Amino acid sequence: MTANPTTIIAQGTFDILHPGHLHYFSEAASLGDELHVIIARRENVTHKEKPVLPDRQRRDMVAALEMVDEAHLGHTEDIFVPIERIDPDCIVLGHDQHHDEAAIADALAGRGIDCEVRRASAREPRYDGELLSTGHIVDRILELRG
Ligand SMILES: Cc1cc2nc3c(=O)[nH]c(=O)nc-3n(C[C@H](O)[C@H](O)[C@H](O)COP(=O)(O)O)c2cc1C
Ligand SMILES: Nc1ncnc2c1ncn2[C@@H]1O[C@H](COP(=O)(O)OP(=O)(O)OP(=O)(O)O)[C@@H](O)[C@H]1O
Repeated sequence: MTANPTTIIAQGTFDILHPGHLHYFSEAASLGDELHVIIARRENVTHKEKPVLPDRQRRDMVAALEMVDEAHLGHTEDIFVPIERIDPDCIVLGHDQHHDEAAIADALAGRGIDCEVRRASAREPRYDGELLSTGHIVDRILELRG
């Protein structure tokens, strides 16, 4: 066991899991010893279509992945509450997440949380038809079954 394990945080909606999510988790996990994932609350997903699956189901699927040590439902009002509790060494933002790294770093510093903020890489499709976005999977379902 590591004496001072480093804790990494990844976060997002994770509505219908796909290999892009697995890439993000693997990369985040490789940056430390323990990977904690925060699952966005449905009510806070306002920048795109609401998730199809309930909060707990999205949390339980992420928690079952081998590279994930713990999956937490996000806070409903203050995104920094789970961060304060987990006390991470590094927060890894997804390659396309709208959050501003510097603004998050400032907010963390303002709350006295000593934590690095990094940006993950993107995973591109490896074969024709591979779907690496929940939105694209939903579109495909509607096209085939709608
Ligand atoms: C550091 C950090 C912590 C977050 N914590 C929460 C949280 O506690 N509750 C929540 O509903 N959303 C939280 N979010 C927001 C979502 O996880 C996510 O970033 C946002 O909904 C965008 O989701 P998407 O990347 O899946 O599109 C957090 C975001 C960041 C960057
Ligand atoms: N192809 C991908 N490569 C790397 N990371 C990804 C990829 N797709 C999603 N992620 C990351 O996974 C996290 C959660 O993403 P999210 O749940 O919004 O999935 P999504 O498939 O991008 O959804 P949507 O298509 O609805 O926008 C984010 O940090 C996002 O950057």
